[in-house]
Amino acid sequence: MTVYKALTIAGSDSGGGAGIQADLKTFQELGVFGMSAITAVTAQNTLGVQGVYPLSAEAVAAQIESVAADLGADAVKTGMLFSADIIRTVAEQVKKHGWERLVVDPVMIAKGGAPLLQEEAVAALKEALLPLAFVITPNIPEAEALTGIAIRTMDDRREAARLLHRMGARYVVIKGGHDDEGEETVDLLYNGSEFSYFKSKRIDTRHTHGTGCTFAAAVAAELAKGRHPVDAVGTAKSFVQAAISEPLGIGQGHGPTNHWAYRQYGE
Ligand SMILES: Nc1ncnc2c1ncn2[C@@H]1O[C@H](COP(=O)(O)OP(=O)(O)O)[C@@H](O)[C@H]1O
Ligand SMILES: Cc1ncc(COP(=O)(O)OP(=O)(O)O)c(N)n1
Repeated sequence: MTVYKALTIAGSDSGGGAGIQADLKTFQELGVFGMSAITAVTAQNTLGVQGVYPLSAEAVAAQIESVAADLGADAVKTGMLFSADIIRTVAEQVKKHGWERLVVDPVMIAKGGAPLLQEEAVAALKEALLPLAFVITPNIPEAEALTGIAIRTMDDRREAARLLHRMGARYVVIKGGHDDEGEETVDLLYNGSEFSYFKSKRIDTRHTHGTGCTFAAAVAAELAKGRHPVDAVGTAKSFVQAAISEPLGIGQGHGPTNHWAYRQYGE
């Protein structure tokens, strides 16, 4: 039996809806062995982020080294990286281990508004990590912060995707969850020459905590199996749609998505 392996380098969400916890659940659901390097511990629940406790860059590097030295990874995903120091360390590690199937989810701010990336770290993200990304998966505010383009229309999104590709990402996905116009959510994918659009019915719910992490983790899981990025994004969109469609109804605020819905109910 071939065992496909994916490594997530991200923050811990004590509430279990986002971060490392969402990534590992998604890997497992998609039949991929999940491994983790934790960058920061957050005290978090469906009501918000109550505390952020970053690890040292050295502790992050040590976790990645341990995984690389023994298990290896078929794909790697980054989420909350918090500081420029951690970003540079992760970039060095990715280069050192020759990891090409890298999904960069440029996590900046949690839905409730808590900062998960220091402002001065955005430059490091652009310089050190973005050029190593096989797939980058910003939401609209993150694409705006990375490119400086104000995104109001699909044309703006295409312009931002072209710029992110020129900055070094091989495949650019700009997710559409924050564009609340219309009946559909549309995720845009750019491969450097063509655009593809992944659409699904917009679900009217506040239970979307962790959708971005779940989406990027599903892309990484599919890449770990050797799938083409276009197919990986298609599966990720279906996985997230199922996860939002069958809410668990737990917590008092923005509840988590249902990570087992795709397996249980399909698309
Ligand atoms: N209300 C919704 N209904 C259906 N899909 C959604 C909804 N909100 C977000 N999504 C999907 O969830 C994924 C994450 O989107 P987005 O909200 O833009 O990112 P983030 O969680 O990083 O802010 C995307 O695939 C997007 O299309
Ligand atoms: C530890 C941690 N990492 C990432 C996030 C952001 O996750 P995301 O999927 O973008 O979901 P929301 O926070 O926007 O609901 C997080 N909250 N915590």
